Amino acid sequence: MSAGTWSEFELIARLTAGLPSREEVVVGIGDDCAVLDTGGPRLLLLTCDSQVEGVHFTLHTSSPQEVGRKALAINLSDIAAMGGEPRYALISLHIPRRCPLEVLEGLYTGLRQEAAAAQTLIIGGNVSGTGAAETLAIDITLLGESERGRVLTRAGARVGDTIFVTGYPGDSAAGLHSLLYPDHPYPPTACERLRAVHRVPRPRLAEGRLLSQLGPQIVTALIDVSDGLSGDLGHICERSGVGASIEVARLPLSAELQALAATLGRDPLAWALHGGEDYELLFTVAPGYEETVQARFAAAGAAPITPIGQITEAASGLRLRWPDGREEPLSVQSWDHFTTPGQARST
Ligand SMILES: Nc1ncnc2c1ncn2[C@@H]1O[C@H](COP(=O)(O)OP(=O)(O)OP(=O)(O)O)[C@@H](O)[C@H]1O
Ligand SMILES: Cc1ncc(C[n+]2csc(CCOP(=O)(O)O)c2C)c(N)n1
Ligand SMILES: [Mg+2]
Repeated sequence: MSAGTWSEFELIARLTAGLPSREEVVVGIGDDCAVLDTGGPRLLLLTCDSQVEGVHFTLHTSSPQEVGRKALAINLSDIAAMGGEPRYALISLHIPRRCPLEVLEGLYTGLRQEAAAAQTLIIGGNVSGTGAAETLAIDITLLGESERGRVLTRAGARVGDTIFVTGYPGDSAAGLHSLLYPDHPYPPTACERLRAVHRVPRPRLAEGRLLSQLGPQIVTALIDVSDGLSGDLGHICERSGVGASIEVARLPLSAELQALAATLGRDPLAWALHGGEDYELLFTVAPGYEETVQARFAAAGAAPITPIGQITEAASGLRLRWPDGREEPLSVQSWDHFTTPGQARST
């Protein structure tokens, strides 16, 4: 049997079953960051995530600088998804022998820009060759911190909470589609913005901090949308022991996403629900606090947020609610490194 026999999450569960822990590990495997209480005034947040050529990017569709920025941005997003502040990064590069120096310099220009914007210091890393493989990979470990009692996890959603999302899910996946299939006559300005969102996502750090300041009594669960809204909502439900119902009519679809979908005769909903790489924040708010949260975001000039559904009993699972009141199960079709079509899967 090989790795692709299982889904990504089955594989992680299998590999990590029964690993020991200790009392200083406040949150271990299963959230966007691990959380450590080392006795200092603040809690430590730790995460790592990679970008692999041919899997996450190609050098035909992104510049090296954009790849560098995205590699750090997606890690910053995991710190945002706990409500934390990023501090220090380690950069591990896997470099094919024939990789031009300009590519690596461009990569580091992007990393420097993104680190400066997030007041994060690059304090180390690693370099390795790739043997016979010709694919460039960047793996980043990021350390952040947060106040005690202010860390937001995936695990606190309760029945009756309202589900919110920042920004416009689906934009990145639509941008990627236009990059991978460039020959279609796309609407140029729409296409340009969607591609930019895909190439360099903006981590929602300020929004994560706002949610953390509101606290876990009000913001009961938080995750960033990396694999796709359906799958990442599924992670909140699994960790919180609840179900969820999404109202189709409330999903915020950007004008650009709708324009691009229209030219292709495709359903923009599929991108918004399953597309992935949005790096938007998906969070749940305790009943009665919806307006408080919306007012705080508006006052801070933060990203737009939209209520898109409700947390329900676990037995209901994930559901979609249509404008005519009809409900149907929401199937998770998010990205999986082994089961998504085009990715290696052995039988
Ligand atoms: N090889 C591994 N060994 C131990 N734990 C792992 C391993 N791979 C992933 N995990 C843990 O499993 C959980 C899910 O990992 P995953 O990479 O899907 O994180 P995510 O935040 O959901 O997605 P993304 O990486 O796209 O942000 C995380 O808590 C992560 O630390
Ligand atoms: C060339 C190319 N093909 C496909 C995709 C789409 N894609 C790759 S990884 C991922 C989920 C997040 O990754 P992870 O779970 O590793 O954080 C998605 C949606 C892409 N970006 N580039
Ligand atoms: Mg994440």
